[in-house]
Amino acid sequence: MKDVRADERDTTMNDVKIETKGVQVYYGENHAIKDVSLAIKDKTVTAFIGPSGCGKSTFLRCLNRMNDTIDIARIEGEISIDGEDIYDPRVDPVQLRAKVGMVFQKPNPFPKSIFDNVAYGPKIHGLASNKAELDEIVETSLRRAAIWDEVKDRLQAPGTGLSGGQQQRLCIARAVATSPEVLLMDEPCSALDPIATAQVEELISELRTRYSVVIVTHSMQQAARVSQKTAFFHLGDMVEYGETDDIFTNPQDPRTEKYITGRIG
Ligand SMILES: Nc1ncnc2c1ncn2[C@@H]1O[C@H](COP(=O)(O)OP(=O)(O)OP(=O)(O)O)[C@@H](O)[C@H]1O
Repeated sequence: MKDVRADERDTTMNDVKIETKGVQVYYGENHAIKDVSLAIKDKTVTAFIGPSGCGKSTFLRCLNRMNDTIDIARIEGEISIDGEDIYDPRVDPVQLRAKVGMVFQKPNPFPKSIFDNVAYGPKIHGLASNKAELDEIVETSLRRAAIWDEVKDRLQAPGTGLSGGQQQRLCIARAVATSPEVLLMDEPCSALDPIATAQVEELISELRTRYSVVIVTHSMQQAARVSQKTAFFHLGDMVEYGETDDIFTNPQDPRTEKYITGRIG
């Protein structure tokens, strides 16, 4: 019998979406990311794992220039999406962040209605020319984030009134609403209970059919469940990158092995 899970994990034919070459990040004197070159595939979930402080979030934030907002952060090297340099001075970071959406550790809906949380991005980016189009984008985004059925009868209620898991799915709907191509998720389940975590994990697997998804996680079980590719970081180095199954069953570097067997972390 065919191993369906292995089939699902096969990303060999997927295109490269994001390519990084020799990326270095410094916070003042602190060299937080050291010479990281990585090819992240389209329609694939890529997990970043590693001990606390190893640079996972820093590297993730380079992929949509969120580190631009940190005064002492300095970035060297190249990062391209679909072959285009995202650090080119002609690139507008606001437009870039619509294309490369982000979901954070703690759900952070705006203090607005459920509808307006999702409609905000399409409005500022001029993605809808009338109310019917906007309604359509909001509904599609909420459906893609697997929360439509729970909120369709209360779209004018405040987003902050939802449960934690619903809020996180609302934030995913908000990210999806600007038609991104990449979704970055920084420990998206760390504030959620096990049931909400399972729902978001299931959603991540669905999102993969449309987007390149990059997720930072502290949970190796989560990385094993949701991702096809895994990159292991340690003290600012990207030590190992490969198929998730290989990283967890046959790591090549002793540091990876120590981490996944619980001897460092
Ligand atoms: N805004 C910042 N200003 C200064 N230094 C920072 C900043 N953010 C991160 N750092 C430093 O960069 C290094 C990497 O941190 P980062 O948060 O990227 O690691 P991480 O692997 O995501 O950690 P964790 O798993 O604990 O979230 C650490 O030494 C950290 O102290």
